[in-house]
Amino acid sequence: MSSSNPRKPIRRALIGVYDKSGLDVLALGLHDAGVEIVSTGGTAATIADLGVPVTRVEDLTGFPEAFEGRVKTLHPAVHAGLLADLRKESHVAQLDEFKIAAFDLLVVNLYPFAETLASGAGFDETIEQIDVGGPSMVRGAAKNHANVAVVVEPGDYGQVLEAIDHGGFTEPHRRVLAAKAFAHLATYDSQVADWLNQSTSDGLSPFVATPLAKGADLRYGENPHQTAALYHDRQSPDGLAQAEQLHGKPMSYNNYVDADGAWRAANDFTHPCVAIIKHANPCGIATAENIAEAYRKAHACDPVSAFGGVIAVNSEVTAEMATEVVKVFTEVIVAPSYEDAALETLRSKKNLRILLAPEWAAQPVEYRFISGGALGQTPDRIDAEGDDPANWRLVTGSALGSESLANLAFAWWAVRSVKSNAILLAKDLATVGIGMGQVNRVDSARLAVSRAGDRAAGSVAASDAFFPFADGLKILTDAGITAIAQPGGSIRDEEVIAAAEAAGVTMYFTGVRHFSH
Ligand SMILES: NC(=O)c1ncn([C@@H]2O[C@H](COP(=O)(O)O)[C@@H](O)[C@H]2O)c1NC=O
Repeated sequence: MSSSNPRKPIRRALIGVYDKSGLDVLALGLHDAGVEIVSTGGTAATIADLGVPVTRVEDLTGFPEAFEGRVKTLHPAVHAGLLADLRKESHVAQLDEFKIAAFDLLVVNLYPFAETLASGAGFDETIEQIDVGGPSMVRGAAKNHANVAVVVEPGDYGQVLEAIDHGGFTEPHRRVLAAKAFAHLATYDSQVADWLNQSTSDGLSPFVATPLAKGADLRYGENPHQTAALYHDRQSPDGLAQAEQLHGKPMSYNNYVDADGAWRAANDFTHPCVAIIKHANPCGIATAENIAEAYRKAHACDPVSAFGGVIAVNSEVTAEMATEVVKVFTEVIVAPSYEDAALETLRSKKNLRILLAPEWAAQPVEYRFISGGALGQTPDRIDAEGDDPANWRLVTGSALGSESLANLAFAWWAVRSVKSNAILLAKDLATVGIGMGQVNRVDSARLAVSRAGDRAAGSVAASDAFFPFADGLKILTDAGITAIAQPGGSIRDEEVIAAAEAAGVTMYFTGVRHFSH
């Protein structure tokens, strides 16, 4: 480190930690380095048990821990020692006047509020886990990082001992620790605020403080000239951002976007399902009792587009499926588990990224940033009344038998994952033609039919939203679909129903729409 960044020796430390892991190594290291230690009740007891001399905070403040621990360190003898700016003569003089010694290091970790909440604890117990004294000290030390180094995680104790070996922390290093400390407090406070909000709102909070922590730098963004990073939602341990990569090249920005869409699409189904995604749209979705068969069917939907695709599987990847997967160039595969033999086979592909995703969990609220703000909405799940074929309204044609109805239901559930305007053709619980992302429904219908080719005849269809005119439907009936599910609700529904009737096609209204933009 250059001499422009002098190190400030650590002579006096204040430690108050709920999580005592690593405390022994830290305390012994500090003691060996001749650092004087002051500590709160439980922490002081742990340190004393190590045979390390420690001053109790009560001895410093002359005030006992009170109100069941609500007041321990909230005292000028503590906070003046953390906040005095030793670069100012007046502060040094005041410390002298009040007979208070300054701290060079603060080590604090907070009461486990989030863990207590996750454990299902009641309101009163959870309230008690809102740390007050700890954050106050962290805030003070972080503000005063010109003089004090602050550490908020046991994972950073190594940095402390290393810094001591080198004569203390530099100012830039203390600044980094201070920034981390403030981010830590922001996360903690947002968890508390979100919890209190939940009891007063419908999930759409009056404010959002989702704490994002950088998980990884990505090679680049959507394009090579864009910089990018992956951020973890510190409040949500689930989801694709937290998936463990078992093999392959580092994930790219586009890989994450596609893998997230694929993972969500596959998890819309309870039966074994495979979804193959390219550029955020499915090019094949299929279900089957055997996951290898589901993969074969999903891939057969559009083999041209599936080249270089992202595969998501909602159940264990078997060796049989892996043997099929490695025949095709695939960017990413994501699944909740893999047979050992499947992993071995998949690993034979040097570049294939293999992700082990935590159990699927929809976010309670989805946010999308727009310029100047963000949009929040509850997620579009397949759980509305209108997603159950038992609640569909038959508007023309004969009611379908159970097998055909199951196919139509599959088409309806699968179309949710397709960007609007979405038209999806299915056969045998697999997509055979998908038209997506067009600015009118007619073009989406044309695309679905042309991708299905001969398979359009005898297939069933789903449309994510109503047909505003009969023209889009006519393209499907001309291609030979036998049944269609669509929300209904257009002012020209009668024309659309008449077109289906004239073509002898069964049409159900679901009463629910699944736009995806
Ligand atoms: N009330 C206070 O003044 C106070 N001061 C520090 N704490 C917390 O008490 C814990 C350490 O307590 P102990 O050393 O007794 O295990 C730390 O998590 C620290 O953040 C406090 N607890 C809650 O606010």
